[in-house]
Amino acid sequence: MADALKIGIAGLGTVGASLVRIVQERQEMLATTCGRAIEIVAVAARDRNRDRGVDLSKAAWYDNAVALASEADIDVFVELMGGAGGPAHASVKSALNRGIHVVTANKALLSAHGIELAGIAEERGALLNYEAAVAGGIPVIKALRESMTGNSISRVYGIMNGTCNYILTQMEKEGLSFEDCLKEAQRLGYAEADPAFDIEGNDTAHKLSILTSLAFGTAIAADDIYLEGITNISIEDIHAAADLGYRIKLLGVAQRTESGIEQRVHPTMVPYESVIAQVDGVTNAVAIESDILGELLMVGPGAGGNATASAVLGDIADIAKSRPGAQHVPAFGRPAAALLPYKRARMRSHEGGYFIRLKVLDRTGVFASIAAHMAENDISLESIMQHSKHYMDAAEPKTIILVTHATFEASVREAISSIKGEGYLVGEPQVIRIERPKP
Ligand SMILES: NC(=O)C1=CN([C@@H]2O[C@H](COP(=O)(O)OP(=O)(O)OC[C@H]3O[C@@H](n4cnc5c(N)ncnc54)[C@H](O)[C@@H]3O)[C@@H](O)[C@H]2O)C=CC1
Ligand SMILES: N[C@@H](CC=O)C(=O)O
Ligand code: NA
Repeated sequence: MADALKIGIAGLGTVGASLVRIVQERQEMLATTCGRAIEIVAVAARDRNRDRGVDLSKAAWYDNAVALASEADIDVFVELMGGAGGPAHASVKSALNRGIHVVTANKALLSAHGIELAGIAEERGALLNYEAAVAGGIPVIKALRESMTGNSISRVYGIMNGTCNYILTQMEKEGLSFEDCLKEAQRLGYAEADPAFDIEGNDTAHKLSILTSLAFGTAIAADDIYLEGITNISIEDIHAAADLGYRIKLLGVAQRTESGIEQRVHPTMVPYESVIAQVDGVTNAVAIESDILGELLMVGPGAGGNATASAVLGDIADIAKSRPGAQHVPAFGRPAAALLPYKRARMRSHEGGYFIRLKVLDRTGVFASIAAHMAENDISLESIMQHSKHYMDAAEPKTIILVTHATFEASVREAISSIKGEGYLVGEPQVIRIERPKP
């Protein structure tokens, strides 16, 4: 049997501790499948005395992750600390510069520095593997980077944040508050160290930027993503969506359009009968539409210690099985220098259906005025209805809900701006985009 693969792990939180436990519990199975043992020879974490329920007595302890990456006698550096810059960036860079393979679950890091790191990995003949960084345990990186080579991809989209999907599901099905659902997602180990990254949509944007690069062969363009999180979604929206035959999901969508590539992250209404609408809790789903394969839909655990560690372990096993000196798959599917410039399609030219909820003063002519502003902007309505608990009370604002046929984002913004100018609107309108999967 070949020499053991020596790994050093930086970060022993939810994912790191799960990984150590699994590697230790499955030593024999891993040695047989990989053809060599996998040994954890070094670890770096902040608190040496914390009980993580794993045996770390045989691993060298480093207080500094960068020191581990730059000095330890290891074959693979596993980065599980998190953060786009700081020690995560410095340690990964340092390991790659030494020609040491890297496995990371850190999408924030890759979204910010992925191309730079991929370039170093190529130069130094090292692998940069990151399956866990997008949609947790779902093998979407492998699918795009390897299995779908040769396909021309037109759209990739999905539910990529377990925390948000868990919150939206629990709010709808258990009637719990947003705050309580978020606390539970944190307790279960799904949320980021700063959960604002989850609920504001940044985490989905990080993941989407990686998928866009893999799908379209373009440089990562994380700053060009239209971004809306779920903090603005109320239980009233969830119920109104259900009444209309939709469910609300936080989707990341990247698609080729005539003017460029559209990247957007926002709460989205999806038809109740679609597969994606039925994806609940921490489960993620990623759909890839391409010319040769057609539509591929992958559904599975998107966050949590075990699901994530499973993907990290798969990446480590790939390295254990790789032949020394063999040509490696480039981190983003093609050499970093061959990635194309990203051409952004502007959000104003996005075309799709819209759900619009307006609170209005109960005045004569309001209904007609709203319909007129929609018509002026060439927006064709699928439905318009009034919702109110207070039909008999003229002093109470009324809720009007519109669902449009496919139209342009610019038209919707224009119509809403005109409606705002009429003086009968109460508060801000709620606008939720509708996504209809290919029939
Ligand atoms: N928890 C999940 O479900 C998933 C997490 N990820 C990613 O995996 C990575 C780790 O996530 P979790 O384990 O959930 O986070 P965590 O917060 O539970 O663990 C991170 C650990 O790294 C340690 N750490 C931070 N800075 C350090 C430093 N400079 N030196 C040594 N240790 C340091 C922290 O003390 C903490 O124990 C993150 O990049 C996260 O985005 C990816 C997919 C799913
Ligand atoms: N916080 C993330 C963890 C996995 O990437 C999520 O909730 O999906
Ligand atoms: Na994955």
